[in-house]
Amino acid sequence: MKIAIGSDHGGFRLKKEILAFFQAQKEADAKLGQAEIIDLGTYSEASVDYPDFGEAVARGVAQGEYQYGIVVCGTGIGISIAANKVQGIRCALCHETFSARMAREHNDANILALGERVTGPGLAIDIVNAFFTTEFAGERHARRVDKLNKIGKSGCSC
Ligand SMILES: O=C(CO)[C@H](O)[C@H](O)COP(=O)(O)O
Repeated sequence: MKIAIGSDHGGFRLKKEILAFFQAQKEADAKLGQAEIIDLGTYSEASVDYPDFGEAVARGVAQGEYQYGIVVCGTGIGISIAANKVQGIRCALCHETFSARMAREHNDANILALGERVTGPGLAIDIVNAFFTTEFAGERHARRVDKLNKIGKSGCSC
């Protein structure tokens, strides 16, 4: 499983924590350690613009280069808005683990958004863990996700 991760300066430190979490999983030979994490930046705390990183992660996921993405900014709001503008992206901004599980189980979310200035690193890692260890439940949810995917594709779906 390939996971792209991107942040602006407001999410840079939390992105580093998440990268360290996946590295620790690898060293522990845990299941999540099998994930390949691709860091699309930003690579310093210098001020940058979150739409650039949200779009880069989202386009890679939408094109199938990566199966999932993680995006982080100060609040998680701007970068999730950017990601959700790309067709085929279902980016979920999560502040607790229940939403992270539901984002996968019910919404088949393919990108997780986090806010470094909102969510502390311990909880953020629990959220990442919940998101990436939950499978999509399908069935009635598949019908709804299909409808989500049709929105904006070729004019109005109503
Ligand atoms: O959260 C964000 C977008 O939703 C950004 O990280 C935030 O707006 C950056 O602010 P500043 O340039 O003042 O550090």
